[in-house]
Amino acid sequence: MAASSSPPIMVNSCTGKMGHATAEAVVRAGLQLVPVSFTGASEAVAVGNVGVSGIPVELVHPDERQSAMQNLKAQYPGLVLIDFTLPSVVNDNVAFYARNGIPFVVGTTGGDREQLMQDARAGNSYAVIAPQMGKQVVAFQATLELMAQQFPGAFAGYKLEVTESHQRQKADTSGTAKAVIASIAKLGAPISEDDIVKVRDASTQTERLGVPEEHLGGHAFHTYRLTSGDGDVEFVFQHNVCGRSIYAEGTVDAALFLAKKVAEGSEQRIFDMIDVLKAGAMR
Ligand SMILES: NC(=O)C1=CN([C@@H]2O[C@H](COP(=O)(O)OP(=O)(O)OC[C@H]3O[C@@H](n4cnc5c(N)ncnc54)[C@H](O)[C@@H]3O)[C@@H](O)[C@H]2O)C=CC1
Ligand SMILES: O=C(O)C1=N[C@H](C(=O)O)C[C@H](O)C1
Repeated sequence: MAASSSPPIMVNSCTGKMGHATAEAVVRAGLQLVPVSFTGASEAVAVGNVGVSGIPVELVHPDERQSAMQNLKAQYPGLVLIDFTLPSVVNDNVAFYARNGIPFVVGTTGGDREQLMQDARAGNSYAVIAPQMGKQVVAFQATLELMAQQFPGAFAGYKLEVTESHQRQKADTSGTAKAVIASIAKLGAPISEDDIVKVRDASTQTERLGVPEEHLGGHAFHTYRLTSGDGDVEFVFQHNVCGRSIYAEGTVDAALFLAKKVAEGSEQRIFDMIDVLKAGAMR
């Protein structure tokens, strides 16, 4: 497989909030942004192309992506794909990337995650798949996971309450919160994903959670509260992010990391962001 330490990067979909922010980060990093983006059917028809930092990016309808992919493979050796789309299409996209044998980074959350991992592995693809790309949040996740490995059951008997707040349009429950509760379960305080409280209304966000008005359209506030059985001890872990640059920058790091793994012919092919962080590959 062709590979490069400075790979051409294609972002699907540049019409979305994260896709656009990531494409801008690719350009900011001085990397080659492929001026083509797979997008949803309605945007492809209605919009045609979208500007990213002055670069016109052609939008490709889902029905036309296979023929477009043939051309892209020939035109951009060492290509790395990035997916920030929707929970409803992420499984189909991953199966498509894997079938085409192109390394890919998936930041999209939701969908059938078991199936997604199965498809990625079956294609023998190189991929970074993670619900959270922000360096410091990934470090927090890694720390919790280490704590769980070192001190399993340390929070046995504690009650866990989790609240996540995001922009109104976010359909699914936070993928990050789902990953974090899996580590906390190993520490002895399990809850179900259905117990995660999702906040999407603006008044609760601004008045109760302190989300700045200007970030109602793009924020991710997470609080994990652990309380002892007798109520005497409380631990609160919180990460509150406004905007999207933290994820966009981390995603570029993931793409560069992946290109390096391809170039090395790494035996391990599927990675998460903790692997990227541990490799010292996050700026
Ligand atoms: N891993 C991370 O660090 C982060 C993950 N996310 C996740 O990224 C995803 C996208 O979030 P946003 O950009 O806010 O959503 P968005 O709604 O702004 O964008 C979604 C885009 O997907 C496109 N799309 C729909 N069908 C498609 C198809 N078949 N092929 C290609 N593109 C298609 C739409 O046209 C739209 O442009 C969500 O799952 C979100 O949870 C968001 C922020 C950080
Ligand atoms: O949709 C978002 O915005 C975010 N999605 C990711 C998630 O579901 O965990 C990461 C972050 O919370 C922002």
